[in-house]
Amino acid sequence: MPMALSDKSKQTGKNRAFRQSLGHAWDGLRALFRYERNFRKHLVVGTVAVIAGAILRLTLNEWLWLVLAIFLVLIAETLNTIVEAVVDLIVGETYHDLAKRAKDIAAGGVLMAAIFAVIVGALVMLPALGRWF
Ligand SMILES: Nc1ncnc2c1ncn2[C@@H]1O[C@H](COP(=O)(O)OP(=O)(O)OP(=O)(O)O)[C@@H](O)[C@H]1O
Repeated sequence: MPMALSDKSKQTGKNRAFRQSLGHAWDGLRALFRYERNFRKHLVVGTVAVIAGAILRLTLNEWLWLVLAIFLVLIAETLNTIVEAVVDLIVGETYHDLAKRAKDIAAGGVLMAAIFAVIVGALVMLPALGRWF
């Protein structure tokens, strides 16, 4: 799976400036958005939750839980993508039991974060809906 957005930079050494580090981090976010369908899906669900939260006028405490849940899922998906890329880099198309274990565990991490997000979503949105009606 291609991860680099362009070949304009073939840097392999350390970043010399904070601005340079930030640029590469931004490239990483763009790559996530461009190549990872699941990341885009989580982003859409997170955006819908934020819009619903604004409509339902969540309290500060409710916002904190909701934002934590959204970022946890996005970060878990990011780690899953890293594991997939590194495993593919090492084994390529070859089947390997350890490759399967690493990828399945990474996917399990995303599932745990998603379950947490569903629980938080229910605990936050249901009382907020109750206040709305
Ligand atoms: N090299 C490999 N050796 C053994 N099993 C593998 C290998 N590559 C992938 N698999 C198995 O296939 C599953 C899917 O692979 P992979 O994660 O690369 O696909 P994907 O469609 O990009 O997944 P996701 O939907 O999580 O982004 C893995 O969870 C793992 O069980």
